[in-house]
Amino acid sequence: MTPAPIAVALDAPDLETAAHWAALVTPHVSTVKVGLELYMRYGPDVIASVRGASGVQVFLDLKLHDIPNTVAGASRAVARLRPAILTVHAAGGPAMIRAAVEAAPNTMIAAVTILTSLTEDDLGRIGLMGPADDAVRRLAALSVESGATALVCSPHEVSAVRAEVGDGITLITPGVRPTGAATQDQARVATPEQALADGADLLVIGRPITDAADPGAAAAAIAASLRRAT
Ligand SMILES: O=C(O)c1cc(=O)[nH]c(=O)n1[C@@H]1O[C@H](COP(=O)(O)O)[C@@H](O)[C@H]1O
Repeated sequence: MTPAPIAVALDAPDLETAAHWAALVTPHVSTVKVGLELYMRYGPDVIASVRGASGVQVFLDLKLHDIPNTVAGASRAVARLRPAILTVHAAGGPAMIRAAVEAAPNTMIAAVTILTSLTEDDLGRIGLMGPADDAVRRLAALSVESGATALVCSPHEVSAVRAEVGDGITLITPGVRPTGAATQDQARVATPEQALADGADLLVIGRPITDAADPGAAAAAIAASLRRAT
């Protein structure tokens, strides 16, 4: 069976747990995601540990945000780990996004538009012109013009972003919760089925899978529900 278009966020406190989760979910999902928690603790070694024998696609979510020269250097440094996807913040601006794209030509650079944990009220407080839908579309267009081939947005904006950037761009949506699951610190959420129906290519799902008693079974259940829905 083809693995589901899900990136499981391996936000674990230690490498053993992350590698164990990765081994449990990789038969069911296309991708595993290494984020700041693991990378800050273990650095580059973490990639080989979670990739394991399966060779699953690794999404390195470092959300780089700095001046272009620094982001180019950081992107070049991690490109040798061969992540399939690397995140940068779209708010870093066109030159910064372009610098990441040029420094890591074999990695898909995904620009994070507006974090899924932010509410409309938060946008006003940080000085970002909303509503979220408009801000996300603005940042999406800017990112694609700057060479990004993937975008991260919430499921709420994914259909508007698809209309803005067309079919050639990979749309990645965190903020995904199966019906009835706790929202936790996410603000702009939808179910996996809805996010996919609205045009997402890859769903980022963490705690609904990794907090389950059996993460492998939880991943398999979401993958099966996506297959039924499509
Ligand atoms: O870039 C991301 O992956 C990301 C962007 C965003 O706007 N919101 C967001 O939640 N994420 C990541 O997606 C994952 C979501 O995890 P859960 O909330 O546990 O499903 C976390 O690893 C976040 O770092």
